[in-house]
Amino acid sequence: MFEKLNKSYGDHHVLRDVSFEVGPGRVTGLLGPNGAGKSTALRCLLGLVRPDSGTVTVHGSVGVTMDSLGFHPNVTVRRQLDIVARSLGLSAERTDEVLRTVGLEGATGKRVRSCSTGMRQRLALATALLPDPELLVLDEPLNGLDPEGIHWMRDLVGALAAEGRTVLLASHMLSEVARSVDDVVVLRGQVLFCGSLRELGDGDPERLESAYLGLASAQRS
Ligand SMILES: Nc1ncnc2c1ncn2[C@@H]1O[C@H](COP(=O)(O)OP(=O)(O)OP(=O)(O)O)[C@@H](O)[C@H]1O
Repeated sequence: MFEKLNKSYGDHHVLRDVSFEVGPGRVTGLLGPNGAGKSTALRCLLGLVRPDSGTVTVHGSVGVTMDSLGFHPNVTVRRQLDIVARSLGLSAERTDEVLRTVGLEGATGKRVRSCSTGMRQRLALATALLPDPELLVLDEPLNGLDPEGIHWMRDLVGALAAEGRTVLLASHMLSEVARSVDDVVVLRGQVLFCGSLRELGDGDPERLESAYLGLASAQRS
């Protein structure tokens, strides 16, 4: 899917020959410290940034949650979704469906500005789910969620993958997403690891975080 992607901003080479593939029915974690190039890679995937070289191939429709794709603070949850649904040529019933999927059916009249972080994460996911996408791209989906919200998001992401969707989830914290992902891509400018979560840390769950941190910091020296 990502093939030999290169991207520089001035003389800062942000992505170097980045190649990896994400598969249907699986949750893949795109992991790396701040500034590793995760958002840049996702932006290339979404066509928001043009790579200097390399390609990203996507089969089917894409749903995305990203911080920068902000909501209008003064509209209600329902209206926000209706606006996006209409722009995609979807019916109001589809808005009802995604509201139920993310558990926001009781908050439809709430204005976005008064939504909690957790509600915003749910709203972002609902927006991403509107077109019933085959590929779901989630940028830091657990940010700001309380333990209950993290648990809920994990279950939902797993269920969406079990339906045969491809889920690509970017995070800088392996410990946060370790229980949500099947596969892991560790990025720090270049791909440092690509494989199943089980393979990271030689299959020892206790070693996951140290293996990840070791990879990420080794690149610095
Ligand atoms: N439009 C831009 N112009 C110049 N530099 C940029 C631009 N976008 C990103 N960068 C730089 O590219 C590098 C990678 O940024 P990117 O946002 O892709 O990292 P990230 O892994 O998503 O980090 P974070 O976890 O902090 O969001 C950073 O050094 C950033 O400052």
